[in-house]
Amino acid sequence: MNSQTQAILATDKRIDGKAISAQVLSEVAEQVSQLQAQGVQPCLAVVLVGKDPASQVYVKNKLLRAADVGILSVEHYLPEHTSEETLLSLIESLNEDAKVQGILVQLPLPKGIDEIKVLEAIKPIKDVDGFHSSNVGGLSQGRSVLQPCTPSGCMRLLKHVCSDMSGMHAVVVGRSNIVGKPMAALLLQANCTVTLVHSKSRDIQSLCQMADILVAAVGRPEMIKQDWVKPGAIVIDVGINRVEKDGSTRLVGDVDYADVWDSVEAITPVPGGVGPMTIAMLMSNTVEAAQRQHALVSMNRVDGSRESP
Ligand SMILES: Nc1nc(=O)c2c([nH]1)NC[C@@H]1CN(c3ccc(C(=O)N[C@@H](CCC(=O)O)C(=O)O)cc3)C=[N+]21
Repeated sequence: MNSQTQAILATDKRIDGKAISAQVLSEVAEQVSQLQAQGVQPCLAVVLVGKDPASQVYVKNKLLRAADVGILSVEHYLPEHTSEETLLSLIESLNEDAKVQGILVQLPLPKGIDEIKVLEAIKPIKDVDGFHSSNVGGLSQGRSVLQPCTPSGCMRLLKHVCSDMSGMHAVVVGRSNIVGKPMAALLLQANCTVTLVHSKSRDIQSLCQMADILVAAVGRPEMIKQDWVKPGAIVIDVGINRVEKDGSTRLVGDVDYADVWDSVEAITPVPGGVGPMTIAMLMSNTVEAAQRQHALVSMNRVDGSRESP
């Protein structure tokens, strides 16, 4: 941990996702320069189907961050009524394109397109979202694979306030494939005792009260209040909820930030917590994908030269 990080921690129990993501992005920029020096230009393909306004904002932010760190991006905007077949053939061509090392299909996809089928079509080594079953399986086995961006961003934030999570009780609220389940897998890998809480769980409040580390990823505005949180807990708020208040829209998490503030040891704000980390980890995954593909190509070259006369 460097002195800048320690300064962030010393001054505040607010875990500053913006500052920590900036640190990740500067590491990524360094790795990009190293790849460029080896003749590799990392490139991320972003596919957006339809005109969902929130998705458009997210995609724009991803492209901006990519440019910041020297990652090239190619955008593919497809109309709302694109057929599954058209989308699959675009993915096929991106799979075959050696200049593209990362493929991201923005979710959710319009109705009528089979999300799983689309995600499974992406080559696992280019799957910078970590959603392909081969990467999901690898994660649960503890193999070194591309990991989903939001959970790996949360782990990075946790490591800033807690270098050793071993034996801690982590409670994850929400069991989605993109956050809750992979988050539980990563916490387990970090030797936490993990409880995965969901809509059918009984007495969610008491389960939350047991948490040394509480991760909220349910999408219910300010659901978690002070009397849900054990004093001294570390709270990671993955929720991003737009709520109307006094005629304007505000962004709030799944945790009532002001209410729990006095009890917690550390907490991520919304905005400025997990959100910026998700994008930073996407850039980190793109570089990792590029490094892996470069290593594979170099290995094949070595093999090839052995076979040539
Ligand atoms: N294939 C795929 N991969 C994704 O990673 C993916 C996706 N689809 N679909 C949508 C969700 C959502 N997501 C966010 C990324 C950054 C912020 C972010 O930077 N949030 C800012 C606030 C931005 C705002 O004002 O809305 C913050 O929390 O500070 C939020 C949400 C990635 N997603």
